[in-house]
Amino acid sequence: MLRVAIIGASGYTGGELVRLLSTHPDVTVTAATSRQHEGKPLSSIYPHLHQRTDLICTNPTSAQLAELADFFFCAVPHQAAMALVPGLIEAGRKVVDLSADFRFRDIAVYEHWYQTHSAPELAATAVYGLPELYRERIRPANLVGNPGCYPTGIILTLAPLLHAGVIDTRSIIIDAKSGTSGAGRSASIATLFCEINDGFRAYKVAGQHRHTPEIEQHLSDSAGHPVTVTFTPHLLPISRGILSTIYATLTTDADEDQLRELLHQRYHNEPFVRVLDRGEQPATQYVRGSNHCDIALTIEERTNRVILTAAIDNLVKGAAGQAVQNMNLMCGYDETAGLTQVPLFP
Ligand SMILES: NC(=O)C1=CN([C@@H]2O[C@H](COP(=O)(O)OP(=O)(O)OC[C@H]3O[C@@H](n4cnc5c(N)ncnc54)[C@H](OP(=O)(O)O)[C@@H]3O)[C@@H](O)[C@H]2O)C=CC1
Ligand SMILES: CC(=O)N[C@@H](CCC(=O)OP(=O)(O)O)C(=O)O
Repeated sequence: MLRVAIIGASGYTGGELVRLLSTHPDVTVTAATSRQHEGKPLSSIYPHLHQRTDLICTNPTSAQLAELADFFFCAVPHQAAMALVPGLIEAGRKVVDLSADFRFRDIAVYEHWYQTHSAPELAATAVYGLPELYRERIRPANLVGNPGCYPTGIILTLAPLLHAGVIDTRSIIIDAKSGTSGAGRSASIATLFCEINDGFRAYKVAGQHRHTPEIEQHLSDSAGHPVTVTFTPHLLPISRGILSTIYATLTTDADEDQLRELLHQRYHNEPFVRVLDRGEQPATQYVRGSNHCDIALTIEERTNRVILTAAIDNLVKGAAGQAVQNMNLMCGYDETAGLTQVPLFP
């Protein structure tokens, strides 16, 4: 059994990693770290894990950390991750980092949007952990930067169309709506019940969200030339899930079935991407708790636009599930191990 540690186990993605890994046949979680909850059973922080884990939270020093496991999930905020990960890689461990610290090939882009990077050389060697696009790079990697939650569904949806050159790359508008768990478990006024419940709003409008450069980097790779997008995130009064609605002008005479066939061809062998039939629409409640990304494509003939919709669970395909999928690839396990949950509905 592979010994696995979760750094930041008391956070939402850390808790979700423990839930998913509790059904994984090839791994045993040997350590769960939290500074605030040191000494407490993880199941006292997450009662849904009662009798599913007997892990006690620890707060190891950096020097102790590498000895706790062979494989590490780092589920701590940006900046904290870049201080922890280099020591693990130097000690010969494999790491999936869930923060943005190891997502960017171009450190100048990271430093423009986030902060100075303390391990730029290592970041330049990390592989972006979107398996459906970069599977063969992920397999041999020691360090994978797990994608952001919004970029996951958006890149999966647009990449095949950009690769095929069927949309005007200057026309892409992305309207994405996320559940509140996307903001993490730390207390803040912005995520109080009264701030979120029974309401709906956009935030970081007009290219201010830090997922914009992440989305553009991978859409540009798919298109073969630089792509810029208008990306507007919204906050939904639900716990988990992201629905992205994407608009683009068509540059082809292909009809809706032919364009949908592009998605089918790209994803028919993918265990977690479901391309929906004509007339069907994805919904956050149809992917909840699962590692699926559901995608629908519709043409609006009046405006010559394609309208794409994509749903994921931000904590699973948008974070912990994708991280486990990456671990499976890095360790040679069945890619779906620990990830076969049927979505929880209603
Ligand atoms: N929530 C989501 O949907 C997604 C989150 N992510 C990313 O995943 C990471 C974790 O997110 P999430 O679980 O939501 O965050 P939470 O805020 O819920 O949890 C953060 C965890 O990190 C620990 N932590 C915080 N600061 C530090 C530090 N300086 N050093 C060590 N540990 C620290 C916290 O525990 P303690 O303070 O007790 O040490 C806690 O366990 C973040 O980088 C986030 O951006 C990525 C995709 C989606
Ligand atoms: C609803 C909400 O607040 N979502 C978070 C994104 C969560 C995520 O993917 O995180 P990182 O890229 O920061 O790792 C946000 O908009 O910042």
